[in-house]
Amino acid sequence: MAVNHTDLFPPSAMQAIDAAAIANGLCGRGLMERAGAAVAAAALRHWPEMKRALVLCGPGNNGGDGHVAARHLSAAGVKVERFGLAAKAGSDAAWALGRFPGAVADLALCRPEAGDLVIDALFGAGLDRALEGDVAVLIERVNAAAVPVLAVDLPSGVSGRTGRPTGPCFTAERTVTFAAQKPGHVLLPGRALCGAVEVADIGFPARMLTAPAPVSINHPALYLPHLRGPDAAAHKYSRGHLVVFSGPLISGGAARMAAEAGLKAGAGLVSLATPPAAVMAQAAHVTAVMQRSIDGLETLEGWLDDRRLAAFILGPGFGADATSAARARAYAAAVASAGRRLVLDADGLSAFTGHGETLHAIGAAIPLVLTPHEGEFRRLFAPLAEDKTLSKIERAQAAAARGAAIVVYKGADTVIAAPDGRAAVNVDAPAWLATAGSGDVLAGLIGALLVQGMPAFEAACAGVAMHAAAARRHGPGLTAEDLIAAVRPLPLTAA
Ligand SMILES: NC(=O)C1=CN([C@@H]2O[C@H](COP(=O)(O)OP(=O)(O)OC[C@H]3O[C@@H](n4cnc5c(N)ncnc54)[C@H](O)[C@@H]3O)[C@@H](O)[C@H]2O)[C@H](O)CC1
Ligand SMILES: [K+]
Repeated sequence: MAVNHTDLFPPSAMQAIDAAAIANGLCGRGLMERAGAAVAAAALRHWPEMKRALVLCGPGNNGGDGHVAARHLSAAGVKVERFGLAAKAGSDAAWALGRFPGAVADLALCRPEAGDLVIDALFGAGLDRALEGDVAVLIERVNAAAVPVLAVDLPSGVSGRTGRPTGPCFTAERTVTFAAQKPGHVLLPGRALCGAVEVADIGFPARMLTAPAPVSINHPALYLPHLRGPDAAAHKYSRGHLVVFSGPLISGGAARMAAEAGLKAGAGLVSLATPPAAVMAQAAHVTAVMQRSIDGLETLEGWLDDRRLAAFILGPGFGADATSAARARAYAAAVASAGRRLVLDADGLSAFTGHGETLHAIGAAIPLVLTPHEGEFRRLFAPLAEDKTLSKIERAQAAAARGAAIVVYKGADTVIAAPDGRAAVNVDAPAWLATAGSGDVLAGLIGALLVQGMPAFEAACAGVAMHAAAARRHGPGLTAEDLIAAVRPLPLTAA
């Protein structure tokens, strides 16, 4: 018996596991029995004072879980009323109803009142279109009544694959799902619509709970095995030299924040590569961060002969005008020709709008990390961003393949994806991390991990985790400067 705490299973994969388990002799009704019992236990644990449980049961197995939960709650002395849609004759749901015969009223008759708990067992993994008619009306009524909703598997109306509502949907206070989380539990807005998610063990053996694709929550086992901490004989060069390209006089702060974050995250040395006109301004600010005046491509190429320069960050405050964009592309190409690692962020990403092939060529040549937020992703990967059928994970995976790069698709549900299909969703970033300069800090953290020799996907996952941990450690009211001060090197201690 097991729960998979880290991998994400799309509903289709979960249904396949369900079918395989039954084909291997596991009893489908036993799975349903344990699922329903887990729902009832959660209801009793979290709403011990409920006056009534209104259990809404759909026509499929999600509804079957609801009938089992209703039976257990009734046996525990809770006043239970069921509303729903008829289960197909001979189905497991019909069997579950048969074990607890009694009235199942029409959905249109359901009138939630204060003190009620609504258990939403209408649709789960089988949801395949927008909810309408009586169900849609009831959802409106329940949401307006502001009574708590406990969702079975997923709030009805939310896609388990994308986390997006297909139409009207419940907003749950809690969700009990089974065996493992689905992408819809962690991608927004699904994560918010699910409320607190509990994963119940319903009896699958661990060997059956292997994910069909390497898609998971962003968790330390993804990147800690790739961490090479400084050994006793370490010196600053062996810990890696990170370079951050500075923008012009007016916007040098962004690069500085990336540089300072890089130093804090364990890069041995960090240098700003600064245009001559901005050198004095930067010099007035930086102390441990070093500087190199770079007046153009030729100077950069000369400096690249220094093999100790391990990774570069290009984009924070770099400049978005056509001249700066052309310079960004030329500098990125030079870094790629020299075989170094590169993080493209902000203006460094926008510079490649309409230059997808060049970007792909750079990604094919070197370890490349792209860190777009929603707007930058739209500009860089226009047709993908518009494809409403894809989940954020699928969009990030497709973008990674197109750019031959690691894509960090930022947001409150940041997705990190690799061209080979690996993907991780970060689930623990606090809302106050959304502050000016936060992205510059993230680029610095990833750059620092790249210079320390971590492979690009793992460096991106670890950087995103360090970023969120620093924000949690500081708490609300965070500025980007505070965020840098709160960064701790890996392995992360409790935030
Ligand atoms: N392995 C597990 O995790 C287990 C999960 N269980 C529960 O089973 C459901 C999935 O059951 P399934 O029968 O496949 O799907 P649903 O109950 O969600 O619904 C299927 C049913 O609904 C119709 N339908 C779909 N969308 C709509 C719509 N918008 N409007 C109207 N009707 C719709 C569809 O055609 C089908 O007829 C999973 O979520 C768990 O709760 C097991 O109990 C234990 C093992
Ligand atoms: K549901």
